[in-house]
Amino acid sequence: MSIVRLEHVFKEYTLGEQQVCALNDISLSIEDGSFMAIAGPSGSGKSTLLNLIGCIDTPSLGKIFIDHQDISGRTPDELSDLRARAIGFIFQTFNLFPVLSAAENVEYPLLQFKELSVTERRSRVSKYLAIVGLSRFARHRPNQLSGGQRQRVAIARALATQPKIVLADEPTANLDHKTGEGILQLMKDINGSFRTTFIFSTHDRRVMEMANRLVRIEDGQIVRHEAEEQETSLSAKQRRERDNPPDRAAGQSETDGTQT
Ligand SMILES: Nc1ncnc2c1ncn2[C@@H]1O[C@H](COP(=O)(O)OP(=O)(O)OP(=O)(O)O)[C@@H](O)[C@H]1O
Repeated sequence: MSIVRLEHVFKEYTLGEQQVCALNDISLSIEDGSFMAIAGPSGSGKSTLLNLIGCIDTPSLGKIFIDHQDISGRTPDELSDLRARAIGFIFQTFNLFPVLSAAENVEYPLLQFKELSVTERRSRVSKYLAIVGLSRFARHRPNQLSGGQRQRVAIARALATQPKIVLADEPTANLDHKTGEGILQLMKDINGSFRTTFIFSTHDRRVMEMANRLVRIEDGQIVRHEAEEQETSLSAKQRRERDNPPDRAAGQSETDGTQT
């Protein structure tokens, strides 16, 4: 069942006298529980697409359904409420409050949920800090944590509201190779355990290879979809071998079977 659906979505920005077409007729269905990567060159429209799915911005034309709700015509307050309850965000620069501890950062988005008691809030914070392996660091401020630990706090914060969808804009871009891999594996494990849908924008080949679906955009248009649900059981290497059997692959570069 699709958790996100876009129908003929266009997004234009006005820049002085100029109109910039950032998304040009995007139609896309994202299944519940996906671990999906959006790839494409700089300026292709990845962030714009994430912003529309995240209800941070609205399309110039077309329809967007989030968790089966048509979001066109919603007021900014209604969009903000939907965003707070259905969607978690992870950013490449972590975006933590520097003056708050790890626990307070995770608790922050829960403050707007008036139905949660203080005890419930605190227990959620402990639960998600434990899931990301940071219980011992609850009182640390971001500047007392490594980059990978900061991103773990950001993941706990994104999950604390128990959203159906987590949007991650280049989540490994500011992390070294090994730390980035740990963060990816953590998100993949959470995706497997809780069936939270993850949607990434990325330039990182490892993110693309770990995804069970890859959508590539160029100049605001989808140029290639790769991997549907039946592909999830295949590793990237198996997919490459299947798509490039030894005799056909001979003489091709190692990257030919994948997309960047
Ligand atoms: N607020 C804005 N006003 C005007 N033009 C914009 C605005 N935001 C984005 N654009 C333009 O829309 C297009 C798509 O931008 P977007 O940020 O979505 O690309 P991207 O694929 O995320 O790029 P990157 O990988 O560099 O982050 C670009 O041509 C960009 O210049």
